[in-house]
Amino acid sequence: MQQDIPARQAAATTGERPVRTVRPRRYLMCAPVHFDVVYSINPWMEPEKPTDTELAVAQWERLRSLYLGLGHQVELIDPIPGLPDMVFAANGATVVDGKVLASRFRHAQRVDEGPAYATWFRDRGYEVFDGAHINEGEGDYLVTGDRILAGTGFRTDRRSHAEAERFLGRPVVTLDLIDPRFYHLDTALAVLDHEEVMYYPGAFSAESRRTLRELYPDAILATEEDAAVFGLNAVSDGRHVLLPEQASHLIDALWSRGFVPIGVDLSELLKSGGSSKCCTLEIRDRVPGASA
Ligand SMILES: CN(C)C(=N)NCCC[C@H](N)C(=O)O
Repeated sequence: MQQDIPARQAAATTGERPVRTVRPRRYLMCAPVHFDVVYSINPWMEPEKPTDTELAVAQWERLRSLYLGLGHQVELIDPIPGLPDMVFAANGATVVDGKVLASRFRHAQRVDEGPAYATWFRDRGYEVFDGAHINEGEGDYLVTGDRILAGTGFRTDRRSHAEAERFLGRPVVTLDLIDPRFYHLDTALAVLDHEEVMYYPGAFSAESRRTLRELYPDAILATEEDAAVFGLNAVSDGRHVLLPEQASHLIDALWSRGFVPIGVDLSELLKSGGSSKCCTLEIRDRVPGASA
């Protein structure tokens, strides 16, 4: 598969595919120096299986270097001992137009991460809102051009969706997740560009599948195999899409739409049920005089 990539890349630049442009991003990440799987709060986590923290750090460093190499900014939050899942920065908050919706975690093991991320933003002068209901940040809130797609069913409480809509000032579309393997929205759907997404239909209720078909009739549909290797836990900057290298069908589909997929290996973090997107919180600052 690796040898095919230059050929596909050449095809992508000469064919009828849309020209994709990068929008530089600012990300927040947390090094997995305390990473381990010592409890189980999703079907991927098996505490009896060994983990390799050094390898987790090396894989995470590679992801960070890729972002920097693509011209994005990466901020860091200090990892806290005793919070092994803190590497999954996407769960730490939701940031839209410089406003920060603080996360409130469902499981006791992760509860202290919410205030840690909120403090990082408060210390830097951001307006931070503590909602009354459970929400796991960008794990369940995915921001598109005009709206916010919001997952519920396993982690984020649907009552949080109304709070997010009020505080963040964008319409929120509720989507019901039904497969415990895809317990956060960002394991089942990825935003590729303003109004372009890819998703695995089997992760959603019939009604949510209808909603997605209406909103995104041209979406890339993932196979179960792609979803099962966390292919939808992807990060797009509008042109490059970072995703697990095993997601071969999605990689082909992305090339054919003019994107440049970049395969990453985060096998250690997958043992806790996370991949690229989980490690990456986008800081969407207010852009003066522009709609985001
Ligand atoms: C998509 N995102 C942000 C995630 N899926 N995050 C990974 C969380 C993993 C953690 N063990 C948990 O179960 O909460």
